[in-house]
Amino acid sequence: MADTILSVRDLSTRFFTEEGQVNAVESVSFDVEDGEIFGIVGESGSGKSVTALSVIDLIESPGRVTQGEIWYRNADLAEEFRGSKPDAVDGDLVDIRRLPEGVRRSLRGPSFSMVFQDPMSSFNPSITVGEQIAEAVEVQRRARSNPRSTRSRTQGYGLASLIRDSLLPSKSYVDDESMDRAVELLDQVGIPDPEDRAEEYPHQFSGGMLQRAMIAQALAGEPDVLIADEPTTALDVTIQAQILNLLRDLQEQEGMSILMITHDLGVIARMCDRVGVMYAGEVVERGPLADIFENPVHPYTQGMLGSIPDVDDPSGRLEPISGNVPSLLDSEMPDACYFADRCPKAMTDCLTRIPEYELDGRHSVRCVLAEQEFDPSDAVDSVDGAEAADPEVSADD
Ligand SMILES: Nc1ncnc2c1ncn2[C@@H]1O[C@H](COP(=O)(O)OP(=O)(O)OP(=O)(O)O)[C@@H](O)[C@H]1O
Ligand code: NI
Repeated sequence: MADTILSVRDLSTRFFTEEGQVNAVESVSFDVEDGEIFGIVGESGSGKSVTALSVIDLIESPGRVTQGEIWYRNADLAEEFRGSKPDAVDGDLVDIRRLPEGVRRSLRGPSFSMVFQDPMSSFNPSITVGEQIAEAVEVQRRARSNPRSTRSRTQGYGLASLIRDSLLPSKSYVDDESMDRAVELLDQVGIPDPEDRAEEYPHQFSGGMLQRAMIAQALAGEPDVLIADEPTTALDVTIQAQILNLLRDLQEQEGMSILMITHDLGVIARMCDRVGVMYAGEVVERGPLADIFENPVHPYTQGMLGSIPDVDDPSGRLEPISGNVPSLLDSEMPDACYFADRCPKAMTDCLTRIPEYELDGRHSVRCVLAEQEFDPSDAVDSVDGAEAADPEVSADD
């Protein structure tokens, strides 16, 4: 079994707004294994992007990660902090939330990197694409040889709105070696004539080509985990497929892991090894792709899957399930299952907060149905019978 590169435990992120406290991410747990693509899927506003930004430590005021652990496997960091921060180290894993801010920041690039939906906003319009990628290469190289002197420059590296703030004036200062590496990266992401394209400006690139360039920039630090937040949503269908294939090829070549965030079940079906389904800030079900698609237990997952006729259709979008999208304002959140008022199977047991039930160590569900279907006393009988709901449950349908 593959090792875990990232293990998120009980992560909560809130926004303290004038309207009140927004519980955007609530006690979320999931693991990303070496070399896998882990998908997070859910409808708009379910907390997917906030989860990703929390992992990469980019939540800004009025938001804050309020709880949880983010264990990252890195033997060097573990060694460095084993003595001074024993609570933050467990074997080769470090809880990055407990590391000093400068260290957390220095992980952006060589440990975690991110690709967004909108490549145009990630590039400075007045600097050539090649130079911007070379800059990322250079920052990473310096960070590697002397972490402390370059921390401030790595801040905001490669990250949409933040990158503009950290960019230096639009004159060339990158060295030839970095530029060569940038051209190599452009080639690696399938940009034809990379040497010429490197000298062009972002507006000279098509959306798909610019998305490739953003991926090249994200690869500059050779990250362990690439976080891709709706990387193809803004692109037309043919280009979407090309970018997804590229991501998968790169994942295999580089042996990196990908955290894929999308509301598109077609993308999940096509790309992911395992998946977490988010609803109202919680992961309501997670497990291997086949378990989730063929044996979903949570009625939200079932409804979501029922809403697309063909999971092989890459254009399959999440259809809204009837009922209201829940408010995430703390004062309006019920002391009950957040899905209960939209759930076709709701019952009295749902009027309490629901824990995560582990079904078989791989598949977990935040739903009381899981408890009933997987009662330990008859677990053996019901393992392959998740469809065969408890009679009392079906009577409530
Ligand atoms: N800066 C902010 N201030 C207040 N609330 C925020 C802020 N950023 C996000 N939220 C809230 O957090 C919740 C989750 O947002 P998030 O962007 O993670 O959703 P998402 O699942 O990525 O949706 P989408 O598919 O639309 O991108 C939303 O209800 C949103 O209103
Ligand atoms: Ni999002």
